[in-house]
Amino acid sequence: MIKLSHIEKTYDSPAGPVAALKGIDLEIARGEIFGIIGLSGAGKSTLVRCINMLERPTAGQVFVDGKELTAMDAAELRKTRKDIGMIFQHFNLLSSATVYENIAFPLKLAGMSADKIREKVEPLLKLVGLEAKASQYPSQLSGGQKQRVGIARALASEPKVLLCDEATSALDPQTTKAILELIRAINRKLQLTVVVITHEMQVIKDICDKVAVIDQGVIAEQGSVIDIFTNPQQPITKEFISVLLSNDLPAAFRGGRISAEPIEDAYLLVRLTFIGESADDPVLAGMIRKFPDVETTMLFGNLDQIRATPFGRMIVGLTGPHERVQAALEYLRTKELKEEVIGYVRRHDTTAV
Ligand SMILES: Nc1ncnc2c1ncn2[C@@H]1O[C@H](COP(=O)(O)OP(=O)(O)OP(=O)(O)O)[C@@H](O)[C@H]1O
Repeated sequence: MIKLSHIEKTYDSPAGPVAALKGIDLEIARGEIFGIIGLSGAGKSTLVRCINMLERPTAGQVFVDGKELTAMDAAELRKTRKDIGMIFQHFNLLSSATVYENIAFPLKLAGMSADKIREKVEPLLKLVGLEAKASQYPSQLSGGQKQRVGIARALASEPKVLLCDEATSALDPQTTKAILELIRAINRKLQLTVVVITHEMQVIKDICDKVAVIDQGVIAEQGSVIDIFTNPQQPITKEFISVLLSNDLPAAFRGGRISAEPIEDAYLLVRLTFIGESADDPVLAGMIRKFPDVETTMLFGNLDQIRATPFGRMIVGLTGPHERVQAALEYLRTKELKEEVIGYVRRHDTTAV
């Protein structure tokens, strides 16, 4: 549905040229919710604005629904932009217009009759749950309600693509969840392709099917959300994820020297990731039964879900005779899980002995 081919964008600034995008290639399938995550200044807003050509790329091609936007003149672009709705962090509503008038605005601009507008706006008010607020003004609404108006307005011209530029960044966590649920429901109901720009991994986890990590104007990594969460490759991706998954070691192990080589009285710390079916598999119980001479301590654990796929993260500490600990590790390696050896660490309270 969306294809970006070698997109570059360089801004001129008094201090010289700023290369915001340095060759972006992306493909987003119809009906997908695709997240683009990056730190401040990474190029997210520039990228999303290149998709609807609010910003013209310096080089490269943009295709939406098979049409090349980068080859269009202004009139063609205006027509094609109706296929691309957009919602913003600060909602961008008309403060002197009611909820109804805000949603009707793009239809009025397009010259639609009042009756036809009513036919379109009423179901949209219902879709976003604002039937009772139709005649209120934005200043009388909460942030979440304002964004609902933004969503309804974006949907008024029946777009095929919805671009969300930090659409929940100004909202509290509970309202964020409700808005993300609404976006996902609309995505399913209307088979809408959704692009979500965010700096929060939680947003990606909550609604996206796929994600691209953008760093200094290039795509550092991309893939399905479950793959990126359970098997991140790039340091920047690991950093985003570590904000969500408490990767920190328990206090008794934190700050201690981590050794790649076995050290006396140390625990071998292993991070385990269980994906899908294996999240329910009693692998650890099996290992404990098979290696009773290896002491197994669970140091951290959580069970989560991305879309329909359950996944669990765990840190275990293994201690005992070296060969037996290695054998237990080998046993884990034969199982359907991802294991990552952190290293040998002494508990703080045992170092003094
Ligand atoms: N109009 C402009 N003129 C000059 N430089 C710009 C312009 N817009 C953006 N930039 C620069 O381009 C780079 C990417 O900016 P962009 O706004 O796309 O990043 P972002 O990832 O959306 O950041 P944020 O999350 O802070 O909005 C930054 O270095 C920014 O300073």
